[in-house]
Amino acid sequence: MGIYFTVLSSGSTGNATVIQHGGTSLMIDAGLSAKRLEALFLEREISGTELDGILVTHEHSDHIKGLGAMSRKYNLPIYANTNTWAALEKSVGAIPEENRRVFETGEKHDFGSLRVESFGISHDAAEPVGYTFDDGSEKLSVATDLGYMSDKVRDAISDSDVLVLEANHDVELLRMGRYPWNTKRRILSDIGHLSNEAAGAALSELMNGRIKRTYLAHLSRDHNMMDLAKMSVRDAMESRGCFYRDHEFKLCDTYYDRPTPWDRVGEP
Ligand SMILES: O=c1ccn([C@@H]2O[C@H](COP(=O)(O)O)[C@@H](O)[C@H]2O)c(=O)[nH]1
Repeated sequence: MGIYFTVLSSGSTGNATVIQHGGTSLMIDAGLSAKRLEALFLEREISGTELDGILVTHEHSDHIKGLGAMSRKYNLPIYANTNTWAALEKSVGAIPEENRRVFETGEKHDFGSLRVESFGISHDAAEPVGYTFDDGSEKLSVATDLGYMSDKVRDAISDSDVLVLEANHDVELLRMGRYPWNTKRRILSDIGHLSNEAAGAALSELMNGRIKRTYLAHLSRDHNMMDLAKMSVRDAMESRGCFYRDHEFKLCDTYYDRPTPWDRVGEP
């Protein structure tokens, strides 16, 4: 059957990813306007009517901007944990009871034969999570907006075939950049965003022969560039003794303004 996914948009201007498995179709986050999400759907031949629900990672606006509108328009259940629900309530508008799905972080949910699990991440939100998608032979993990790679996150995602992993910034570019010091301090903190270097360090510990591709996600437009991110991540891996050949492992692009091609998790 296979797990297929496309990262529709990634970055602080809006995040959304669609995952399909057999007859199941799920979106993680809806951080752009409904109009923009529908335009991105068109580019990947996705219909809002075929979605089974929206999984929320956390309540920041770049993850929930179009959440209420998409849920109402397509009658979609919203899945979020208790504290995230409480935190997003005011921003999301009226959602009927049957579309309010509350889970506890770490609970498993089966959508057909696709198992979805959430895991806690460290970010300055109410109860932020990442997600894993596993059908017993293929596994995809999505981990963005994390201040650091905790042991729990590492354990949750280490047996994945494909990762969508944050590589937000180059630390020096951020330090020298235009953001106010408080914002820089937040981004660099344990409840901020993962740097290129930190993503590479994490990958060097995660590499176990199974992970075939990692999509570098949530790149800062002010303090990063895809080529720089790829180079820094690879350097960070190699400086920790983690070398790979291009046919064994690939770093892949995500974009803030266009979707990634559909990818099958089980593809070599
Ligand atoms: O003026 C700003 C710009 C950004 N932020 C927040 O910082 C992080 C990183 O943003 P990037 O766009 O990836 O550089 C993100 O959480 C933004 O929301 C900010 O607070 N103020």
